[in-house]
Amino acid sequence: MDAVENAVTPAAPSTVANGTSSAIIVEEFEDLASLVRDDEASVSITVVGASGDLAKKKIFPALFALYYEGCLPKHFSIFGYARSKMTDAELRDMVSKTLTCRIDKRENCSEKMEEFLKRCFYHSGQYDSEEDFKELGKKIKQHEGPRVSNHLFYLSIPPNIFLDVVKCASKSASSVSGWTRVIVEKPFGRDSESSAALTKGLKQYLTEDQIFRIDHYLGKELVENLSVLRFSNLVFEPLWSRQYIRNVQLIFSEDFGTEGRGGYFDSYGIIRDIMQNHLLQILALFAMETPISLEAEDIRNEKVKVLRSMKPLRLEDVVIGQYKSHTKGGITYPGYTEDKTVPKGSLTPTFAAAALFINNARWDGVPFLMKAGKALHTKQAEIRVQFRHVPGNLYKGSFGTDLDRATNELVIRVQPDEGIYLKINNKIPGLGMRLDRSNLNLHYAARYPKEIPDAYERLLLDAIEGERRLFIRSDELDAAWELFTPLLKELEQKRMAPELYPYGSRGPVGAHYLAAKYNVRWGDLG
Ligand SMILES: NC(=O)C1=CN([C@@H]2O[C@H](COP(=O)(O)OP(=O)(O)OC[C@H]3O[C@@H](n4cnc5c(N)ncnc54)[C@H](OP(=O)(O)O)[C@@H]3O)[C@@H](O)[C@H]2O)C=CC1
Ligand SMILES: O=C1O[C@H](COP(=O)(O)O)[C@@H](O)[C@H](O)[C@H]1O
Repeated sequence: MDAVENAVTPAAPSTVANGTSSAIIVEEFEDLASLVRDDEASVSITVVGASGDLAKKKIFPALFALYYEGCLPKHFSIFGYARSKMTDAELRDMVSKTLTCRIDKRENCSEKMEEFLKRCFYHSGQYDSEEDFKELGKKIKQHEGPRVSNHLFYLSIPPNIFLDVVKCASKSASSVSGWTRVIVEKPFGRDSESSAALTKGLKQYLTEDQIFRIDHYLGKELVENLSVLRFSNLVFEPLWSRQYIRNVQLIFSEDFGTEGRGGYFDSYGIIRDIMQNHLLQILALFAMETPISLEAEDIRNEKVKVLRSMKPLRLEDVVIGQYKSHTKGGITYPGYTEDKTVPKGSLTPTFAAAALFINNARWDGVPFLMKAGKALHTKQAEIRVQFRHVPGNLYKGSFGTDLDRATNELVIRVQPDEGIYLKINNKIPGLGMRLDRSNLNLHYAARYPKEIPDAYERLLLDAIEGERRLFIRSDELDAAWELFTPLLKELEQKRMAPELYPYGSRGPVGAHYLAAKYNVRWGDLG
């Protein structure tokens, strides 16, 4: 598909099959090759599903932020594509409502917004219509100019229509002079079989190198920082094992419900929506062996090894929940099944907690506790590392039997209010000898006043630049689904009823019993 690589090394002069003089062929190649040498290649970014939630909430704002920061190629154009009818002006108006400027804006932001919006266009079409995509391809071409043109398609649509779009886009709107790449959103199928079928289907039209499976948590600042924290600080790497760590907790919570996204969410549930991808990716990055280098394949090789050394989740190590209506402060919050986009009587879990184990020398026996939920008491994502007690602790008299008070805990707050803090014991200043708990604290907002880029900015830029480190490789995906598919099938076959929890609460009580089964107390409950 990448015509450019072929064009740059023109065939040796000879008479080609159709009798055309090879001199002409070489001349055409040289023209094209000269284009390649022009580092002003253009890129067109097509957001498929442009009328949807993710496009409005994340993708267009991230593209604007990249433009505002001067990170997009000089020659770029953005196209929205969906079934909804919209004019260019209506798309620009819709997008303008989602854009914000950096708090450290260096120049008049509204001018930059106007410039950006002028480069946004819309084409309405069906997702399975080659003709509609051909028309889109013509529109893209109108804005490319006489240069190498690269095409990026972002599939911001429900997974069940990925293949239709990839087939039509690759056949009717691919670049003929540059690369064509497709960003595919999680959850990449529903289980091992459908994920493998999806990858097989995509590869009818694309090579692996053209597929960018996005998990935007990999673009989060504190997730990217994980390997820096561990591998560039001597104080951490020696402790990163079962010898010193008694458990690791990966926690995701939101203080809102599905809010009209039931059409997607009810078919997937919280385990597919959050745990099998975001939290598992964090676990893999956290637990992996030291990669040979920071190159994409070396890192992804180590992540796959960790995933493959894990046992599939067992039903007895999982708790599921679903939020129910709750009235607080005179406000009644709806239950999950009261969302009009959710089928009545749905058993889809909006909460899950699970204990996972890594069968290797570094982590044997250490529980990795995950929990993820919607409509809880707070919105946060964090990693908690609870260390073992100090053997023969001279100060154990100061802590009593409270293991959590006697031990250190490293907390990586992915969001909100990014930060890293380490709970330590220290002497209270004064003439006595009294101990206290304090935090060694890296608070990003205090340390770095500059606004942190959104994960989607990082990932969109990497896809344009062809940097694959933060994208999911197909074997990683296969290993992730292998861990969760047996459990997901068992939950659905047995029609397991989720434990109901009040909207805005700390989730099902069952999650505490699961943690206690492994002598763990969730660190996020104060
Ligand atoms: N929203 C979020 O926060 C996140 C979403 N994702 C993923 O991103 C993708 C898009 O998510 P999101 O934007 O929330 O999805 P939406 O439900 O908003 O759908 C996006 C667009 O796709 C079209 N569409 C929706 N349902 C169907 C259908 N059944 N058949 C055909 N077209 C349909 C609609 O456009 P039209 O009718 O105009 O054609 C809609 O505007 C999904 O794969 C999701 O898993 C990933 C991370 C976060
Ligand atoms: O992938 C998803 O992520 C969002 C949460 O993303 P965040 O960056 O805001 O933490 C979640 O709301 C959504 O259900 C899920 O599909």
